[in-house]
Amino acid sequence: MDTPHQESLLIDARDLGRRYPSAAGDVVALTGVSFRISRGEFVAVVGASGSGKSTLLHLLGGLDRPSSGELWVAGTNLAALSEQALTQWRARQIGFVFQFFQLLPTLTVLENVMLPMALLGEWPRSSHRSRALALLDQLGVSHTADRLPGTLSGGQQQRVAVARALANEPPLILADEPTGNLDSRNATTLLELLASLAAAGRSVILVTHERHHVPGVQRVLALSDGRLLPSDAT
Ligand SMILES: Nc1ncnc2c1ncn2[C@@H]1O[C@H](COP(=O)(O)OP(=O)(O)OP(=O)(O)O)[C@@H](O)[C@H]1O
Repeated sequence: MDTPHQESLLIDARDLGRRYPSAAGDVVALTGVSFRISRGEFVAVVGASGSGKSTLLHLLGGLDRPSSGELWVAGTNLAALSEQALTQWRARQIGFVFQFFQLLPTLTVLENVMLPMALLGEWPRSSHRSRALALLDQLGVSHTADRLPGTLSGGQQQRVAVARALANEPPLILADEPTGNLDSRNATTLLELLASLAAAGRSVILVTHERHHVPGVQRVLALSDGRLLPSDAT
């Protein structure tokens, strides 16, 4: 099988399937899902509850493995990686943003943003602090650097979470309902921020329940019962 090699191609998903075995029979969370995503695209994944959105995001981020099909991300066939190699790959290639922020509550904001750099171990240690501060500054929350996440507003915590997602300059940002805990003003600001990351060349994949158009989103992948709907049906 040919290896995807185009410069601009970031994700090549071929006939992906994910089944969860159960005593009552397998749950088919995804089946026959194929698509490609280029660098710099802002893509929304939509669908009803249980349609497979989170399952797909977990596969793309190397948090889970497909039961069938083939998945290439950033030139790597994820099936070829051991668990240990996958962890290192994830730290380098993926930035996650979650609905509930998932900042570590006992670390300061600055320490939360530095943590992925320490886990990856590829940036000079002496640069971690200044790199993290620069990211917090870009996101308008550098004044919170020495505080604990629990003392910040939801909007501030999500900005810190985005700074953390960007810590290792990954080409792919995966955001799972990132506006779910934000008021509409903070939600709009966050979506604009994600769109600007895509405009700057990262690929951003946003799982959302929003049925109406999300500003900045260039393409919609619509799931229904684990299948991708044809794009003209979205
Ligand atoms: N670990 C698991 N074990 C068994 N079944 C699972 C597991 N995770 C997900 N499923 C099932 O797979 C299907 C897809 O779930 P998934 O969480 O991907 O949907 P979703 O579209 O993200 O839903 P929601 O919008 O409610 O978060 C569902 O039927 C779900 O019950």
